[in-house]
Amino acid sequence: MTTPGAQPLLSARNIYAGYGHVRVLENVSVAAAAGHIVALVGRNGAGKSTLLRTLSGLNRPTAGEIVFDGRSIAGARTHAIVEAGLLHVAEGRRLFRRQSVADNIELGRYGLRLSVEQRRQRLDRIHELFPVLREKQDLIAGGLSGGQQQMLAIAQAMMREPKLLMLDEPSLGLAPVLVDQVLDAILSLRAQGVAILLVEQMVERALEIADYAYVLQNGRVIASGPAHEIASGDALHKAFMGEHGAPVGAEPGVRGS
Ligand SMILES: Nc1ncnc2c1ncn2[C@@H]1O[C@H](COP(=O)(O)OP(=O)(O)OP(=O)(O)O)[C@@H](O)[C@H]1O
Repeated sequence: MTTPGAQPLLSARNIYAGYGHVRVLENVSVAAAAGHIVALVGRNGAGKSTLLRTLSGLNRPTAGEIVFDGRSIAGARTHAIVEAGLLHVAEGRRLFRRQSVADNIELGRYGLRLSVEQRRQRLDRIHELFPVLREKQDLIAGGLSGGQQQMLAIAQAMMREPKLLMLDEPSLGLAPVLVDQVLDAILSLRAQGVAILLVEQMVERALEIADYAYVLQNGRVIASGPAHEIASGDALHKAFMGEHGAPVGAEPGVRGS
């Protein structure tokens, strides 16, 4: 399978995974290189979230190899994977809703020793990307809008300066203007050299900003390639067709607007 970049930061090969006796992923191979956005697209239930969960250690693969930054991480504990620099911002923005915005950001570095200077630099970078989080630092996280909560979830991950950030449906439930802001932030992270693995129901938007894409269907990768080629290829159409050949929705990517 073609992989983005000669020496990808992340390389997962021939992954099988599921829940109990239910197999979800079958022989899935994906890769992501530093400074690249890789989109995972496919219908609901195709296995995208399961793949992210498997890469971040929340699910154990039953077979396959995952190499991150030169180390095998298949079956490793989540905290070891986080420490290696692979961060997962799960769907649904798991924040400490009653804690302040500032505290939520601080909690992102839980267990990590940073000098005063390092901490300040990371906060500056976060606030540069999301100025609203500085303005609202004393408010409780639960009082933020959906888009601001998504920014806060990304900010939490940024406290650890991830090498690879996996984002599961960051646009879910956001108004279009906020989707733009979140996608812009993802582009800024890419510009800083972070690798991004992006699961996004707004497929067209995801493919616009992605460098490379994988199309999943029923737990398998049915196509992969440069995002602009995937955007205009047949596989995308096939992946979003219904059981009886009827398109699902008017077009891929209408959810979340
Ligand atoms: N905790 C679970 N236990 C059992 N089966 C699960 C569990 N989570 C997901 N599944 C099943 O695994 C399959 C893949 O789901 P997954 O959430 O990975 O797909 P997805 O492509 O991310 O879709 P969505 O956009 O709906 O989250 C589905 O058939 C789903 O029902």
